[in-house]
Amino acid sequence: MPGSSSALHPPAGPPGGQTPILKIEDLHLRFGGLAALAGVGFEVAFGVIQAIIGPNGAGKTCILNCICRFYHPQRGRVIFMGQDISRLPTHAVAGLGIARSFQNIELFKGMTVLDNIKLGRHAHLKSGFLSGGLYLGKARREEMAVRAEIEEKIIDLLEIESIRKKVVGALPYGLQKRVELARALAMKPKLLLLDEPMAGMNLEETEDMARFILDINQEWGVTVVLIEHDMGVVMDISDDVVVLDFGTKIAQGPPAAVARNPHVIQAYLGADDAAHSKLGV
Ligand SMILES: Nc1ncnc2c1ncn2[C@@H]1O[C@H](COP(=O)(O)OP(=O)(O)OP(=O)(O)O)[C@@H](O)[C@H]1O
Repeated sequence: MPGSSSALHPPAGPPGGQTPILKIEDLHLRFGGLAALAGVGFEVAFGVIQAIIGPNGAGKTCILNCICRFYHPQRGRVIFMGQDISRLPTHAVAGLGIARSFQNIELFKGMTVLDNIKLGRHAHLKSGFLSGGLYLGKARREEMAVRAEIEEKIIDLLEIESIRKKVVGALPYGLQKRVELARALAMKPKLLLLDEPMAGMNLEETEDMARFILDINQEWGVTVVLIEHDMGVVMDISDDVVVLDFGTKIAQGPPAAVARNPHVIQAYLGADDAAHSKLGV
């Protein structure tokens, strides 16, 4: 929906100048003797799909957890739209417009698709939970507007109209992942953090998910940070790739350049034929 001025469609560009939407500065995160992050730093430009790749245990999810403030790094900063968010509580980070999905689905399995999506939207309602729960005045109008927004935009975009009243736990895995994405979108994010959104999906589900991520990015102007092991997807849809290994950044650049980088081939997959074919080089 290019050109729409809906609140669901934040501007793709920065508020002024070339400030990146996200700056990760010198993050250090230790668990006992293990250095999960050992001085990671990179920038994410407004409006891009930024991939983060690397072998198992490289520190990818730890970075998302530091951004969302689930983890508290011993050193370093996270700057979002020019603001240092390194000391904010988790809910305040969400309120600024950072939403995420998880490696393992984190939905309310006994609730319907629509109710799960609405829970994401509550972070942005101006009226409190109590009045909202009683459906009074302004709260009710807001709730109705929210419903219309959700139904017309998110459900439509993610093609989940036919399952909106279904209980989430009864849905196939691929659809649950889609609902999780819908709930994250309901927060009206400026920045969407996706942790392996294609994990466990078949080819068709993977292609659908890739298309949805592209639509969210290109039509709605949402900047996306994507952790993904499926190299085909990473090469196809990302604008820029950060490569981690042992908690440090070993490369960053356009997908094709990163895929040819000998350090990446060596460190990420091992310098064998399988690595070359997996990276498409
Ligand atoms: N809460 C924790 N307590 C202890 N160690 C942790 C914790 N969270 C992460 N780690 C460790 O930090 C390292 C980096 O973990 P992380 O989950 O960021 O890796 P990853 O790159 O996302 O890996 P994968 O691709 O397997 O998901 C791993 O060795 C992991 O075991």
